Amino acid sequence: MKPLEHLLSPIINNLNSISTRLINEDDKIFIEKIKKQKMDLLQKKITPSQADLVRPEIVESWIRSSENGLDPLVYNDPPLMDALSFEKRIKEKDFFIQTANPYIAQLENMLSHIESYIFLTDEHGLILRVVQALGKNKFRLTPGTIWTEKTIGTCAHEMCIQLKTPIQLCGPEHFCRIFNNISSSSAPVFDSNGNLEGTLTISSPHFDRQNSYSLGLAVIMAETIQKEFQLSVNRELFHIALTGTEDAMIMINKCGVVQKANEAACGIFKHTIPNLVGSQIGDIFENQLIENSILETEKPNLNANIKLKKIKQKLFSLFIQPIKSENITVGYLLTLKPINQTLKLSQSCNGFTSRFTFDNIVGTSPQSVKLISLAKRYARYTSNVLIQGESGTGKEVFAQAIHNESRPDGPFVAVNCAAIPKNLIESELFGYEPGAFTGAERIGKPGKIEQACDGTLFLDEIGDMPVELQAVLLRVLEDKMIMRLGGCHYIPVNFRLITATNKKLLDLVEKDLFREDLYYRISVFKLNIPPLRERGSDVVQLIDHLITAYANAECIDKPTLSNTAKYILLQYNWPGNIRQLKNVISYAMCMHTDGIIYPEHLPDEILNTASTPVSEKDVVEIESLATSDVLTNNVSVKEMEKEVIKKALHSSDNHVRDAAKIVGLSKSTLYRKIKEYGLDPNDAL
Ligand SMILES: Nc1ncnc2c1ncn2[C@@H]1O[C@H](COP(=O)(O)OP(=O)(O)OP(=O)(O)O)[C@@H](O)[C@H]1O
Repeated sequence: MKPLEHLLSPIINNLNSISTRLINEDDKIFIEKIKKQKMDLLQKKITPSQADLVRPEIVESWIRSSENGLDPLVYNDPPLMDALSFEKRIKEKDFFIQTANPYIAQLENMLSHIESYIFLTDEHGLILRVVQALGKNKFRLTPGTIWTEKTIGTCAHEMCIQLKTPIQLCGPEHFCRIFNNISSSSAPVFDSNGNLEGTLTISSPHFDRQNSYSLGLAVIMAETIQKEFQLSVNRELFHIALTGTEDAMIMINKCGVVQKANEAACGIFKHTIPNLVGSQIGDIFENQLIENSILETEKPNLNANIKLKKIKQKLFSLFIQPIKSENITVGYLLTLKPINQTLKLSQSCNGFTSRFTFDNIVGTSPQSVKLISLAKRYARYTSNVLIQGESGTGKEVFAQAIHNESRPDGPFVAVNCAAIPKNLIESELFGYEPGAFTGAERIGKPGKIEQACDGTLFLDEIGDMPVELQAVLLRVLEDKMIMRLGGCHYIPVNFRLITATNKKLLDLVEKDLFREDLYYRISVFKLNIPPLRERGSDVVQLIDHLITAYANAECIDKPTLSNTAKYILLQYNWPGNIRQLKNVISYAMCMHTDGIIYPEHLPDEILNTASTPVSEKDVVEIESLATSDVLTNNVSVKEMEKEVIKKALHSSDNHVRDAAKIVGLSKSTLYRKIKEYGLDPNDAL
């Protein structure tokens, strides 16, 4: 806030007769000087710097008021907002008005012996509420009036809005001559984010009736309204937050005594701590460390998984938010969420959501249809599923689809056994108690198995699980209990296990690298995902799906895939399966320029192995042969190749050399393929 000297009107500062409240001759001369400066400035265009008796911001406001077409000698009532808009505005400002009302009433009482107005405006200068302590309202100072620099010229609350600071204006400092005797003191009211909510003004029709105390009074009252307003908003928000959530929320003071608790919190403790409010934090948590860390540190968001006293077997996540008043911590808000709820939240934040369902698995080849139907059947049961298949074939996609079909409300916790260093797998899976090993977090950590509670634990690359750990996993599957590292009690767990591998697990069993008993435990249901090259028309569908998805994600037009490029993609044998296809399409989407993907837009690894056509003429031939008809029908790559060769033979009158050129194969390869596809060799010779 600016120094008082700057906020107070110089007229008040100069008032010689303040004690008698009467203006003497010297004062009048001073006031006349200000009037003259204003008129000189506005009429004779004397530079503002010469108007040195008045604060520069006010001089600037005079100039703007004049530029707005206002005449200081002419008073027109400021306009009224139309009734409908005003009603809407009053509703929006209801909270502010209601908060200010009792303080305005207090002011009215205090000033009852002095002729004065007390009014409240919004942050744009709209009059919201007016109270007149004594006398007659000579101007249109009524609720709904738009009283701004544009409509009435320089005035105290408008300066207060612009400068965002309290201010006092006296007599001729106002723009309009009609206010030459008036004095006003305005103070701003801000919300808790520092945004201006409105202003409070005390105005008097005689400026000798105001003095520095008027500004002080306006400031104190506005600040009191502001504090109350911010508190009320926070109380309201807090009330909404407390009642409108399923999370248990508990407010404690600095000494750890519960001050407030919402219904969800009372519900959790209703049998164990019936009078939650007033109880000590130590009555709530099992872990002394939690209690200490809440009271010792002032850090927000300690995210710990904790057990509550006397609440059997249920784990909760605890979030702590310090409640501060003027930067001093006065208490804490504790939010408790059941552990699986937190997991879902953290998984969605981390992007680990299980987004695949059976509906968005692409592929209608007979192989895929059979696979999906089998997986759907497995989803109805709870037995463990082992998914086998080459890398990138979609094992995790199927695991997610099974999870979403069978346990959609539970978490899907994926662990890649090959990606975690061997010495960390155990703590990752089983969690640990505080201080279990060097580097362990102070409050311990639940493992992935615990986190998969009521959901699915997906152990990818299970073939890479260290043999010692396999024994522990087997015991967990049998007992459905785990013990954290460094812990001494068992925690019951309930999850469905889906495992995946691209290794032949039985081979590992034979080599003693995988426990036979575990193999039979995890493979009650088996799903073998064939490689992409054996999935016929899936390739065509996946290409189209991936191009569309990429175009949508990048907000670009979907390009066409030239038939030659399509032919090359269909011929390829995809050792990296769908993951590789996805990368190839991403590359092509980036390389193409004019809305068509040609072979040159495919990566070298694909082009080097493809039998690309030799000349431009041949490209045209292939383009016409490999018609989209053939490509979009549900045929496998081999069937399509057979079709293309047949057509090439036909169009070259069964000349193998010409047909080989058309399809871009060597003569000997074409002979071999003619044989392989059972085409009549005589036709070819
Ligand atoms: N049927 C499908 N429809 C759409 N996208 C798929 C399909 N199958 C796999 N994908 C995509 O292919 C990629 C590889 O799939 P996923 O990770 O499930 O394979 P994986 O067999 O588990 O691989 P890895 O053995 O390397 O873990 C993913 O980006 C996935 O989205």
